[in-house]
Amino acid sequence: SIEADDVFSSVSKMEDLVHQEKKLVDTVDSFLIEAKQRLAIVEDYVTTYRQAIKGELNSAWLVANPVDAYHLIKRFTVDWRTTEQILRDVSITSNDACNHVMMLRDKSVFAESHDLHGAAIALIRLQDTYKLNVTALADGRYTGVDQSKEQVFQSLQDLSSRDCFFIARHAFADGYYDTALEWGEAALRQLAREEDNVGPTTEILGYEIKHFMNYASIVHDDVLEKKGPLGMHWQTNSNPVNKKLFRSGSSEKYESLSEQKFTPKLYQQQSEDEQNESYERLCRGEKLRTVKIDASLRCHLVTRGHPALLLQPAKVEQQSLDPMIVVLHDLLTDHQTDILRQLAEPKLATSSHLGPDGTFIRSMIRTSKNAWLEENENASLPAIRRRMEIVTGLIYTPETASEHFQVANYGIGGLYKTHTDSTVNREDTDPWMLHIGDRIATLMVYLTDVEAGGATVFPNAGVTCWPRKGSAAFWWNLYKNGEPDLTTIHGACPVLHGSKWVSNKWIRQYDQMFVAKCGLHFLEKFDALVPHTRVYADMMSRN
Ligand SMILES: O=C(O)CCC(=O)C(=O)O
Ligand SMILES: [Fe+2]
Repeated sequence: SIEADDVFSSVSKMEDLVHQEKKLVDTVDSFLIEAKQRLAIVEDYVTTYRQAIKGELNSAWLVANPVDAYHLIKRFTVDWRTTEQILRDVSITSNDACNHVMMLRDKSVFAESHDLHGAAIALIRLQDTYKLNVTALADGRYTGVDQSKEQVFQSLQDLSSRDCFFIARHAFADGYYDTALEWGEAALRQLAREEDNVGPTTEILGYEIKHFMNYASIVHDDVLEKKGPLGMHWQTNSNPVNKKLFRSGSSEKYESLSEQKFTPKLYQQQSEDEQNESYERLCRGEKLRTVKIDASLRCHLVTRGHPALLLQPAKVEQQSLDPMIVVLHDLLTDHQTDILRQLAEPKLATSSHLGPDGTFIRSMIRTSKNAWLEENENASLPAIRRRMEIVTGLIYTPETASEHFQVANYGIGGLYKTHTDSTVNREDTDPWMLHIGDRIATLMVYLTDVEAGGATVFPNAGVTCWPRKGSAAFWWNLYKNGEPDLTTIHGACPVLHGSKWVSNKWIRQYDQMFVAKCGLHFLEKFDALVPHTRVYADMMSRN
């Protein structure tokens, strides 16, 4: 679980950390400059003393000579006094530095050990989801998701053998037995390369890693043998580490496992495993749909007779016809997306999601921070809402017809595992929910470009939407009869490089009754942006 004030679940908060570290180093640095000047005087005192007595400590002899006796007294009365003063000053300066650091800690959030764990898990997930090369990643190098772009990213610092070993143990504890072994090997490789790392501690680290590798291999093979290569909470290679296991009669089993081909199950009930596999593949940009489906998709300009759209038509790109998912290009201007981000920034708090027992929890299923913005907070917000109304044709009256703007920022490897946006439980008796209805549709605007990763994917519809600043994804969460449409399950892929910001606008069901009408027969779906609603939409939004 994640603590209230964690840092790793939002890149925006991580940026604060960069500034905090600069302040810390500046504080320590000015302490060092001052301390060094004074310590030079203390050093002088020590040197003078040592030279004066030349290593002899014969007290009778020292006081017998009046000149030596004079120096002794002078050292006590003058030299020692300054030295003593300086010792006091240095500790005051160091206290000042300490106090300053404490004040910084009180005023802001420092990274804590749970952040380090979160960051390690993020690296493991990124490596796993995007099939990154561990050897390269240990050197701080990784490639982007879009192979056509040939992006290569390089970190300023690589990972040491200790870092790799730390990650390996985390991977193991999290059930990533295959990657745990890879990180262990990377740790040994880095250790061999770290030249200044000789001596007993290095030797001990080497033993520890090897011991870990032996143990992890045994567990890896055991899990593979007893449970198979993939489950909800574990994964192994399709072959055992210990090749002797092949001879014990299970070789056919392992081979058939490694040959298993993935066939996407679109538009049908998927197991959690299958859903996750599709999610990851879509995140990597793999195509799960037939060419025929792709060929049926169109882009078009929408004006629907609205004066504002006649001047600047909505640019609609179909992503899927059933369920209907579209991308609305350039929905908001750069200025509008920046406003949403700036307003949300100071209010970000760790995101929660609906847990199995129906309460909201924080977990590694959703690693982001978010904030809610009410329309009256800023004069630009009603204009943003109007633009959304005009383009989608739905009603967005604050509170009843649409929720406040929810702005989210993802952290390192930040993601949101597959979920549905509809929240109303059929047995729900909450009067407000019964009054406004479920989330009939979602309009989600991307507030930033993301250099790599961070797509929104729909494992059941085989859709991947790539973030583009100002563009939005729109889809219907419900059938016309109000039942949740489970083919709209979707998730946010881990952010590989960059900072991803989105803004959700959830549209509620009952206020749409005249613009998104219910169907004539069971399980009819909405299949387009709602047509010809201008008069009614305008009338409603004037309230
Ligand atoms: O960030 C994304 O791409 C998806 C976010 C999402 O699905 C949600 O916030 O409900
Ligand atoms: Fe969602």
